[in-house]
Amino acid sequence: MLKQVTKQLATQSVRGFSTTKQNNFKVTVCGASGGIGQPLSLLLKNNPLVSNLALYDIVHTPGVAADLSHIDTQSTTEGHMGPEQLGKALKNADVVVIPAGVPRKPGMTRDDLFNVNAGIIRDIANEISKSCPKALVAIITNPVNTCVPIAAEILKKAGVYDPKRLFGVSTLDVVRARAFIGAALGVNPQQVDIPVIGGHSGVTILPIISQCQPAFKGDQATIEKLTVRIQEAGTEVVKAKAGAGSATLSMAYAGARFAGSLLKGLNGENGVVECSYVQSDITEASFFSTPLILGKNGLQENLGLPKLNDFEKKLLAAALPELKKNIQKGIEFANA
Ligand SMILES: NC(=O)C1=CN([C@@H]2O[C@H](COP(=O)(O)OP(=O)(O)OC[C@H]3O[C@@H](n4cnc5c(N)ncnc54)[C@H](O)[C@@H]3O)[C@@H](O)[C@H]2O)C=CC1
Ligand SMILES: O=C([O-])CC(=O)C(=O)O
Repeated sequence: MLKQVTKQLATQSVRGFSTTKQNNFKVTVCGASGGIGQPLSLLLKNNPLVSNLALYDIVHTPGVAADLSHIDTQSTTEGHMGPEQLGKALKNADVVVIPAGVPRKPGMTRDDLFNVNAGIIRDIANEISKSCPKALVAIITNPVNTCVPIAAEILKKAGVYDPKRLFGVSTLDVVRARAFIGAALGVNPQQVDIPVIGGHSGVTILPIISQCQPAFKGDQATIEKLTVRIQEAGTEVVKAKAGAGSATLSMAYAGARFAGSLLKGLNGENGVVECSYVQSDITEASFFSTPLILGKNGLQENLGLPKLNDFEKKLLAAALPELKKNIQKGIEFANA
C-alpha cells in the first residue's frame, strides 16, 4: 500500500504537467576540494534533487566530505581521493561537475592554463566513459573553449559520446551580466533576462544586450563599456585577488545553478533554459553557447542565435576565429 501511494505521488501531476519524478540523483564533483569545488559542493548538498553527492579530488576530500556530511539535508556525501578512487566517485553518476585544475594568476590568459588542465580533463573524461557514460557532464575547468572539445574527442574515442550530454559552463557570464545590468537599471538582477552566447574567454563572450529584458537603456558608448566589462569580468576578479586565484564564490553559485538546471531537466521539469557551450551547428564554430532547453536526456532543444544588432554581429565575427582556434587546439590535443 505504502509502495503504491509513493508511486502514485511520484507520477501524479505536478504544477499542471504529468511526468515521472525521480528526486534521487547522484552528482559527482571532480575538483571538490578547491576554491570552487568546496562552495559548489556545499550548494549541491543543499539541493533537494541530489540524493548522493560524491566528492573527488587529488587532495583533502575526506575532510571536505566529513564536514559536509554533518549538514542535515537528505543527501549522503562520499569523499574519494586520488586517481585510483576516481572510478568509484563517478560510478553511475547522473551529473558530473568538473572544476578540477589550476586557476589563473594576474597576467595570464585562460589559454595559459591549457598545459596543465588539458591532461586533467582528458583523464577525467576517460574515466567517465567507463564509469558513467550516460552522465550529463558540466565542465567548469578553463580554458572551457578547449576543454569541452577535448572531453568530446575522448568520449568519441571510447564510443560513448553524446553531444546532448556534454556542456561547458558559461553560466557565470550570464550571472555577471544580470548583476551588472540589474545594478545599472536599478532593478533586481533576478528579474534580468539576457542571453550571453559564444564561448568563455575575452572576445568570445558575447552578451546580447539588445535582447535584454527589461530593455537596457543606454547610449552606444555605455553599451560597449558594459560589453567589455562582462567580457573581462573574470580578469577583474583575478586582478583583485592579486595572485590568490580567480572567481570561486560567484562561480560556485553559477555552477550550482547550472547543475541544478541539469537536474531539473533530468527530473522532467518543463521549460528549463540555460545558455551553455555545447557542440553546435548554429555558427561555423563547432562548439558554441546559445540558450538551450534542458530535458531528461540533457540538451533537448538548441534555441539558436538570438536576434543580433549590427554591433553584436561584429562581436560575433570577432569571436569566431578565436573560438575555432581554441576548439582545434582541443581536438588536436585529444588525438595526439
Ligand atoms: N567556467 C568558468 O566560468 C570558470 C572556470 N574557472 C576555472 O575552474 C578551475 C578551478 O578553479 P579553482 O577552484 O579556483 O582552483 P583551485 O586550485 O582552488 O582548485 C582546483 C582543485 O582541483 C584539484 N585538482 C587538480 N588536479 C586534479 C585532478 N587531476 N583531478 C581532480 N582534481 C584535481 C586541486 O587539488 C584543487 O582542489 C580553473 O581552471 C579555473 O580557471 C574559474 C572560474 C570560472
Ligand atoms: O577568469 C578566470 O580565469 C576564471 C573565469 O573563467 C571567470 O572568472 O570567468
